[in-house]
Amino acid sequence: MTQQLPVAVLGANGRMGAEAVKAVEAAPDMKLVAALGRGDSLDSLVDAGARYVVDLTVPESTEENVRFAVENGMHAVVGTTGWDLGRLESLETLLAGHPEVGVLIAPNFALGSVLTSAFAAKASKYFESVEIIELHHPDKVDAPSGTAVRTAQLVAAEREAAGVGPSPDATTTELAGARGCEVDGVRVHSVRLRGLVAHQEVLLGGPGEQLTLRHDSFDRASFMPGVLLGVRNVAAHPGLTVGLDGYLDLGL
Ligand SMILES: NC(=O)C1=CN([C@@H]2O[C@H](COP(=O)(O)OP(=O)(O)OC[C@H]3O[C@@H](n4cnc5c(N)ncnc54)[C@H](OP(=O)(O)O)[C@@H]3O)[C@@H](O)[C@H]2O)C=CC1
Ligand SMILES: O=C(O)C1=N[C@H](C(=O)O)C[C@H](O)C1
Repeated sequence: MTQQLPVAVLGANGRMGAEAVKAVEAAPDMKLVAALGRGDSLDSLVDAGARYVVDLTVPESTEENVRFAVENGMHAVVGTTGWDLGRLESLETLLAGHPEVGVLIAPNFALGSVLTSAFAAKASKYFESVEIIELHHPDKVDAPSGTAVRTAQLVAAEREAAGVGPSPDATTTELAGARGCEVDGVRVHSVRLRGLVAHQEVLLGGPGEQLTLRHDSFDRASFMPGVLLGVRNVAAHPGLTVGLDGYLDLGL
């Protein structure tokens, strides 16, 4: 048997981290060498011989964790939200000095969600209007979701390339927040509801018709094949990759 990949999970006591610990332990080609929670020293990653770091922490912690991994030659697979343009640019600068290291920032590890975002982007240039609704469990600390931000960015880029203008909207008066927030000109609405896990709808409207693309993660198990796929592929993709679609052949 080929050597097992030595993997560390950060945020191991969290909802996603606990699931990732189980997934890595169950993967025959991986060995869980560290499982860190808040307050644990990152130096223990070096002592444990980690070569792959899975970060599922919180937006305040993730940048420091990933910088530590890169500076120590470890590949990083990151599901944590909060990677805005400034953080991504600074990570790319760091990676330029560590050309052998790969980092995957994956706003969503669920294949169906990745496909939803890709399909929505492709479809969006054919419709006058597009808005996004993301729906999550009420323990989520960030809004809008990283997935919705990514979807909006992909939609906006596709529409701009096709010369499609903004979605029409005659609103002149509103209560604050009634029209959601705007990401690259695309409206995003956030719902927080007990019982939900992670869900997204992209609404595309044209004269007399609507196309709705919806994805539901009913269980965090939905994210684990993507986490493992990320670990297995990150070393072969040095530098920064944003989105699991960077490792897939979607052919879109
Ligand atoms: N890409 C994807 O597919 C998915 C991404 N996510 C994202 O992943 C992140 C985690 O989500 P979730 O598991 O629900 O959140 P949780 O709050 O359940 O878990 C986060 C965990 O990270 C811990 N933590 C905080 N800082 C550190 C640190 N420096 N080192 C180690 N552990 C730390 C927290 O500890 P404490 O409790 O003490 O603060 C907590 O246990 C979020 O940003 C979420 O949006 C979630 C689902 C899917
Ligand atoms: O916090 C969550 O739960 C999730 N976070 C990610 C996001 O913000 O998009 C991924 C998924 O939606 C679940």
